[in-house]
Amino acid sequence: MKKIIIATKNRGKAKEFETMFTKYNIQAVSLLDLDNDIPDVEETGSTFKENAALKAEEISRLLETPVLADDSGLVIDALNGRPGIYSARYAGEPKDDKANVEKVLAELKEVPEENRSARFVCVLAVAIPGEKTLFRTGYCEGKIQRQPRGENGFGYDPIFVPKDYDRTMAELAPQEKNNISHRKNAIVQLEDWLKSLS
Ligand SMILES: O=c1[nH]c(=O)c2ncn([C@@H]3O[C@H](COP(=O)(O)OP(=O)(O)OP(=O)(O)O)[C@@H](O)[C@H]3O)c2[nH]1
Ligand SMILES: [Mg+2]
Repeated sequence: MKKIIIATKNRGKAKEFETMFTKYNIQAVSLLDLDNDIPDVEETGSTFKENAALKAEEISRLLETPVLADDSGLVIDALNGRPGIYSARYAGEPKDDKANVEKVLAELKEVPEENRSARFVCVLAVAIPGEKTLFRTGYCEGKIQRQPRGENGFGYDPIFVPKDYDRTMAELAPQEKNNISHRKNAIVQLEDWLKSLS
């Protein structure tokens, strides 16, 4: 089975890549799976694309092998696009999913049903030594719920209800999320490259 390094230290993301890549006969290996202490890449970019490039290119340079990175987040219209690229640490350091959810719910307290639209965005960057970095973007449209519900997934999943669903992303089974997610919608656009590996 071919392996591909995913430049992430996020357990939730790593699991989703692992599951979704088995279909292509590819083993997704995250930075959490590697023994060596790989430093955190500073996400100093001002877009998902810039941050995805930073993560993929830095780790690819370090390991001298092709690397895929995912920079993703939740874009809420009523908050002018926040938390956006700051989704992971919206409520501050250290990263805390529960505190992030609470902060978003507090900010949306006065916002009525019809103005709670949002989308998850995922930008994938593939860095290959000596080649130009490749980018793909996936979206998942939905709206923000008033109360967290569900135990699956990670991040903002308990308050995000995907379009045409009445359950939150955290109430969907993992395979249901993996059918409609922003990550899935970005991965399918890499299909040709993934198939060329396996
Ligand atoms: O409910 C969610 N379901 C998802 O499917 C999802 N995908 C992204 N996010 C949020 O956006 C941040 C990414 O930030 P991010 O791309 O910098 O990743 P990260 O810092 O968590 O790990 P790394 O990959 O950088 O190591 C995450 O932490 C989450 O808060 C999600 N929330
Ligand atoms: Mg990050």
